[in-house]
Amino acid sequence: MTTSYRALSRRRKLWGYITTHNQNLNRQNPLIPLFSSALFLFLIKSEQEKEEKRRKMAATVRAAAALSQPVTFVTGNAKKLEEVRAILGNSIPFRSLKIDLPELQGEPEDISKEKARLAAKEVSGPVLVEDTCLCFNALKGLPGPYIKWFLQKLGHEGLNNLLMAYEDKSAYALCVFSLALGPNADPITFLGKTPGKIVPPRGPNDFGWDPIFQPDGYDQTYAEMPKEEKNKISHRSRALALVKYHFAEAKYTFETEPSIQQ
Ligand SMILES: O=c1[nH]c(=O)c2ncn([C@@H]3O[C@H](COP(=O)(O)OP(=O)(O)OP(=O)(O)O)[C@@H](O)[C@H]3O)c2[nH]1
Ligand SMILES: [Mg+2]
Repeated sequence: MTTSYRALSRRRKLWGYITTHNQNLNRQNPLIPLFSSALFLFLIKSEQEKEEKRRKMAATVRAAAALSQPVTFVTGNAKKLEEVRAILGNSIPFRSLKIDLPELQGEPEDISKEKARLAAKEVSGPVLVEDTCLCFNALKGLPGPYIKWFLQKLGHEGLNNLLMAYEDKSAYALCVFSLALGPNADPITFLGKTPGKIVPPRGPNDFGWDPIFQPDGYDQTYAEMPKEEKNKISHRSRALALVKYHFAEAKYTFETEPSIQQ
C-alpha cells in the first residue's frame, strides 16, 4: 500500500511531538513511553484506514465514469434519430441502433426508463432512449404516451376532433430521454417540454403530428418551421440540453474507441 506525502509528513510531525514530550514525561512515569507508542500506532492505523477509504471512493468514481463503449441511441424512428443527430452534433459520442422496443403502459417517465432497461440488455452496454408524448390539457394529458397509436388510428383530423367539444385546445409536447449506463444500472431521465396548441394540419407531412402542433409564441406549426428553428425550441432539444449538461458534468470515458455516430 502506498502512503501519500501528506500522510507521511503528518506522521513525522506526530512522532516528533511524542518523542519531545516523552523525554520530559518519562522521568515522572515509566509507563508513559508504552502508552505513547500505543497511541502512535493507533493514530497511524486510523490514518491508514482513512486513506484506504479515500482510495476506494476515488476508484468508485473512476469506475462509474468509465463506460464499456460509447452510448447507443436506440430507436425505431428514423425521424427522431435525424433530429437527435442534428441537435447533438459531435457534442456526445454516440452510435445508433434501430430496434422498435416494446413499450410499457403508464407514466411517461416509467415508460422511458423501462425502454432503457430493455435496450441496455439488448446492447449489453450504455444506452440512450427517448419516449415522446403529445398531451392535450383538456383531456388531462391524454393521448400522452399513446399518441403513436392515436395518430395511426385517427390521423391529424381525428386528433383535432378529439378536442371538438372543448374550447381549450392547449397541449404540450413532452420528451423523456433515459440514459442507462449498463444492463443493471438504474436509468437517469431528462425531460423536455414545449407548450403549444392543437390546430388543423399545416405544413409538410413528414413527421408524426408536427403539422397539428403550433408551439406557443409562434404562428407556424412544427411542420411549417425550418428544421433548425424547431430544433431550437422543441421538446427534444430541451431534453437533450439536459443530457448534454449531464455528459459535460460526468466526464465519461470509454474503454473502446468512441467512434462518433454510426
Ligand atoms: O410530429 C412529431 N414530432 C416529433 O418531434 C415527434 N417525436 C415523436 N413523434 C411521434 O410521436 C410518437 C411517439 O412515440 P414513441 O416515442 O414511442 O416513438 P417511436 O415508437 O416512433 O420510436 P421509438 O420508441 O422506437 O424511439 C410516434 O408516433 C412518433 O412518430 C413525433 N411526432
Ligand atoms: Mg415507441
